[in-house]
Amino acid sequence: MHVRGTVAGEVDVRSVTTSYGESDLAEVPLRRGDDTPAGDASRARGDGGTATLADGHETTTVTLWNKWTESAELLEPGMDVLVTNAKEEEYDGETQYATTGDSYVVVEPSFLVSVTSIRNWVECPRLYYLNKLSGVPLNYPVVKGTLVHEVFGDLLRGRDLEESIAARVEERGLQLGLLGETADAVAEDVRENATAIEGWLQQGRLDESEDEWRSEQLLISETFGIRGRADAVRRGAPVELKTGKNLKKEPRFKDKVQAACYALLLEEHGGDVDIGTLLYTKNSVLDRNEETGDLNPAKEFTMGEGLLKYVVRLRNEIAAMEMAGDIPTGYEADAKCEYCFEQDTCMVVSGRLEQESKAGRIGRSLPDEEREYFDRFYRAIEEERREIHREYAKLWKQSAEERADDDRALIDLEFLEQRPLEGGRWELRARRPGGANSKLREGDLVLASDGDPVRGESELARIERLDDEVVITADEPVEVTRLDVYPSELTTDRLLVAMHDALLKGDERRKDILFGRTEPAFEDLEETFIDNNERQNEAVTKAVSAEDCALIHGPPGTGKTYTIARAIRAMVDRGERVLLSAFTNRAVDNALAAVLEQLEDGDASQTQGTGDGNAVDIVRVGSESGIRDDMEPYRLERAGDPEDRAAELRNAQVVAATTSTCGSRVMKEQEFDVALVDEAAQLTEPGTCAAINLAERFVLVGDHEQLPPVVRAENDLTESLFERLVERYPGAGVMLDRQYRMNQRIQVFASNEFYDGQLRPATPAVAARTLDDLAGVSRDALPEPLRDPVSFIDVEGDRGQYTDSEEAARIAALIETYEDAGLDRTDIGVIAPFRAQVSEISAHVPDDVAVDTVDRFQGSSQNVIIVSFTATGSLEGPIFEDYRRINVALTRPKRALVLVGDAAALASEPVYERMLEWARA
Ligand SMILES: Nc1ncnc2c1ncn2[C@@H]1O[C@H](COP(=O)(O)OP(=O)(O)OP(=O)(O)O)[C@@H](O)[C@H]1O
Repeated sequence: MHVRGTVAGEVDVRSVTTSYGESDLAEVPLRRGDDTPAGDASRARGDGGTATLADGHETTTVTLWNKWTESAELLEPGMDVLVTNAKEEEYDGETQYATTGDSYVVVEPSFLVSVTSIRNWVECPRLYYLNKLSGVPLNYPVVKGTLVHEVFGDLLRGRDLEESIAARVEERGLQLGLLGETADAVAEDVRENATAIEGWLQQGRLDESEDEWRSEQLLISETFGIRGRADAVRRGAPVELKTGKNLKKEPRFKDKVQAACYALLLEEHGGDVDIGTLLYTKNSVLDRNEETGDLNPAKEFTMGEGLLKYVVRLRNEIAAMEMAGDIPTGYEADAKCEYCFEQDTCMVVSGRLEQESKAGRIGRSLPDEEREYFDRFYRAIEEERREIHREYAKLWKQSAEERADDDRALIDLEFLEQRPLEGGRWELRARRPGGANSKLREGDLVLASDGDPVRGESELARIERLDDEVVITADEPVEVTRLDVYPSELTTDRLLVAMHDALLKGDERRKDILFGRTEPAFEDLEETFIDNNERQNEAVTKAVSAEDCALIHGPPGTGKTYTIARAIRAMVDRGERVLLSAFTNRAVDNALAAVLEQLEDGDASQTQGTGDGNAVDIVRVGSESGIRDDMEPYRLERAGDPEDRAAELRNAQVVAATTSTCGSRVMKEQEFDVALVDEAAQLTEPGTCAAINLAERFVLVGDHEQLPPVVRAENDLTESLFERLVERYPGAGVMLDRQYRMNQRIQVFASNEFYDGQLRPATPAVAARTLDDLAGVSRDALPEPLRDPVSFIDVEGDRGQYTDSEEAARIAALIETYEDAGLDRTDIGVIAPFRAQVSEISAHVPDDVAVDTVDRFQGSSQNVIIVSFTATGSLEGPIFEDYRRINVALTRPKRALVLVGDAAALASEPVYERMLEWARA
């Protein structure tokens, strides 16, 4: 049976004499939990016939024998632990448990450790840590390694070798160009390595097992808390590819460890793995006359139980260290620092951060406040990572229906067909049952499965089309009936690297600004950029003349995008190289569109995506699916001739990319005079750093009275750098105060509540906007209360917690009323606080009415906005969680705002009471 629970006290480790001789044991007091993973129950029954852990939360003792005492020593009260195949024992009338010869002990099983982490850790725990901090740089060996792996996958899928090499090298044109490599030389290099792969595949064919392998597979283990992607699986056993050489008979130890991780993952998928294979591709390049040793590239080894258990203990060390928030010192391993390539980096990091390190320290340490900041944000980012791991755990903790209700999965798809694509990939199609909502979007990476993403057939796939039919592409075919959100750690990984770069590689002056030690400086500049709006003009002047940074605070509709575009035009005119960034692709494209418009109006007269001449070269860096169609001509193509691709990026005077892309290997190589970041109030500090690290000066544009950064954990990441700097350096900031969106009556409440009454309509025409301005619409045709730009409709409601069918029905009727008065349905937007209510309303109204949560409406506007408060009876807890969300909801409309809710409930909280007064005035 499996025993799982939380360590409830001190762990006692000691030696005892048994009939087998001297043995070590550890007694772990455990408060048993009842969250046994669904899959465990059946396996546990198979082992012992007893049901697991359904019996409450009593404390018991679990005895861990022999080598497992090493893991026991890592345990601290409060940590979770899982013991598989434990035996039950009666002791002093109490039921206790102990490990058996078949047991594994897993520390914090819900912390998912990647196979790469375990491999790095076995080399040196410090190496694991340094890799997290600095990421993988753009260098030739890494890119070549990736290419060889890609070609390997292609060969397994039956693609022709030369065709694969040519296609894969072409795809990486940009990276290779930035590294100064030529396509021919790289192709030759890859070809040499691929010979080993071909030879190995031939062997497979000789013993007629060609059908029994598959290419790269994403594997997740809920029992062992490990995840990773095996390069290949042959006859159920893992095959790992290494681009180095190995002249010994046996695979390298760290490579065996990696293969053993995949063996554990495959066993959880029902396999029984007894061998592992390592392919050292460089062996086949070597000349037999010059090298001595075993030149055979393929090395097999027997997968002993001892190794598998050792691997789990290594994994436990990582999980325990991360849980305790410790930093490895290097003393945990026996690696020799003298032989380590990373010794210098290791010493510098230890020196700067005053960390204990086996390699020693060099250099001066960072000031206390910077180290304190580093520690604080390191912890915050790691907390965020744990939240992502919790998302993974939901793959098995929640049922398919629960995940669908949570919008995290599309289930019950009807599989239609699978079609092989050129290059060996597959296109899979399935029919989607009507009306199902989810967070999934075209272009997203998803887990596509036959219904069980963890234990069934599942593949990492990309959504190509998502309407009545779902079309996805994947490396291997799967009879897809379910798609799950894939919880990626990429963004979190990049936050850590961005923070590391800002603090350890950052310029001193920049750090003085970030740490509040120096007032930002400005050049003297007398020039009018915008003549009809004083504050916008001041904002552009600040942005252009800033020597360090400028901060533009733009309430709703005040022309932030217009101001950014004007500032970029001025910078381009001065010959500067500009980075334009924002958190979302949508915001980047919006701003870029405005920049293009400005450049066309201005002296620069012409813009273009590629080429030369006097025109301003502009590139948009991002994936095809992320970028708006009309920005496609500016998208930087990654594939192609290396030199051309690299030149296109290097020559671009304006480069636009999301902050996440700014943390990519390609973008990290770029340098700019100035970085402009839009929607900066929605970015975490390290997220902002990813963009501003690349430039000498920066301009942040945003509104901290609207939505805060999107993070899962509640910690230092929830405040944006924008907000912190606006408060620290009021002199570097400008608040835009004229709005171009709302009728005057609509704007009053938000202005008073959130902007000290400073927001004003930019022109009399804006102030006087009403529905009468729209063709074919007459307010006279509306019932009296709706003629006013702001109205309130009192609905007592059905007292549901997250949904209200009465409000939904009333909203459906309202939409009909507006239609009767001549309004188009697409001019109406409906905002609700909870996704459940969004679904409820969607079920009541026609499909072409936009219904969504506030988060999805930020940044957009609509002629009519209807807000469903979904609050009835007593108001328990804030409806929109945060007043900033109310601000966003109430400032979306241009001409009419209708609030729907229970007046009695709303009046019980002061802010909503004031809102009612205004709406009913
Ligand atoms: N100085 C100006 N003169 C004339 N029109 C302007 C000026 N500034 C902004 N506008 C117009 O006002 C509208 C809103 O501007 P913009 O889209 O830049 O606002 P925003 O602040 O980015 O909006 P949001 O709050 O939604 O992000 C646009 O149609 C823009 O052309």
